Amino acid sequence: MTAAVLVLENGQVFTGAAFGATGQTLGEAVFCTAMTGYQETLTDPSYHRQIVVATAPQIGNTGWNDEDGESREGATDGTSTGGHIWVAGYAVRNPARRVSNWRANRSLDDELERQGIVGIAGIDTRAVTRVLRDHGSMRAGIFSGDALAQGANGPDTDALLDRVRSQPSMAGADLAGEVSADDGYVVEPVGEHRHTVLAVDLGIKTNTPRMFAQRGIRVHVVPAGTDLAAIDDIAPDGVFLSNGPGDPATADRPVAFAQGVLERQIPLFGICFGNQILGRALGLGTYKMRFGHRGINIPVIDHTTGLVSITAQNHGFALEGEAGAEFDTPYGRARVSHTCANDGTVEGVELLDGGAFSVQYHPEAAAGPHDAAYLFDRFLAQLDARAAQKGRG
Ligand SMILES: NC(=O)CC[C@H](N)C(=O)O
Repeated sequence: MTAAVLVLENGQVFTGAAFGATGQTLGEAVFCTAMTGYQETLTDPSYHRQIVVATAPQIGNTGWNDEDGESREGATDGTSTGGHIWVAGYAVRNPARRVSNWRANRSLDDELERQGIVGIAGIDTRAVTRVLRDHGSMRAGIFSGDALAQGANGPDTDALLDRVRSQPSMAGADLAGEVSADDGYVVEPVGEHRHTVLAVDLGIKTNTPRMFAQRGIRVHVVPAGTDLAAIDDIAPDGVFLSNGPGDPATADRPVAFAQGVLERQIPLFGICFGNQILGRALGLGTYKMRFGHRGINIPVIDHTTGLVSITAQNHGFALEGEAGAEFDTPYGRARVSHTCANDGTVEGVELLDGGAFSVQYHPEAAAGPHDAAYLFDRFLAQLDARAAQKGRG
């Protein structure tokens, strides 16, 4: 067993065993309460630069398969499928000793190692979570092997703490460009082609274009820095703003893009980072949450219907606003359409005329509950309505 430590910015140190690759990794420590779906979590580009701490005590039971990755690239050696792992590090309590799933073709430990992802096992992740819950998500590092500098009396934690504190904070981090595809690509519709959507890849998850494609939508995925000229080139029927890592306060360029889309009255839909961008485009501010929402059973109230959906979430920032609050924007009247039933956080915004809407959670549900899948149908209905208005469809 190779020793490993998780060092938190506040000086707390948790000692366990190396898991996955050995070495050093730095990132923001965040906790995730999902009990399943670790492959989707680890490959979600929104987790870029974050060390994920799993509250579920046993992780790895279903191994690693070729299908469930949420990012397009494989491992850097080009041989892997199942998605590029974006998390900076992974902290678990009790890794499954044996993989048990018919789709698995390797273990989680092996895949972490193959992709060079430094992890730690054998620590009390619920104790870590209580620290993060009380003091907020914070900068952290995992160190093992040569990176675990040995002083006279064991690891030199002061030196490790210096490294942890030398990294930039997640507040103010502009990361979408680091995870976005370099070149655009097209995902073809399943069955008859009904509409074309331009999707801005700020860290898009694989399942999202798939959900559009299943509804007869051709998706032109374009890189994060794309400007409005793409609208003239592709002439999409609708625009989608994806999820993505980093601080939405830095996303001035996507916000200006969204405002251009709103001016052109093209139907607009956004998820997570995309919700923060639409909210900013409509004039709302954003803030960093204490510890965020990461899990797959977070209740959200829809203020149009009063219905509650159980949702998958992964965000550390949020829009400012109150449940149901209406406000004027240059694009028409808007409102806070959804809030979190646990703590009142804004979970969705919309233009009252239905032309643009977005949610902070993940209707693509990978992994997670399917309660919110109807939002893709709502966007499709918006595209149908706009096509009918234009005299076709
Ligand atoms: N999943 C996401 O799109 C996350 C959005 C943003 N980076 C946040 O942490 O709030």
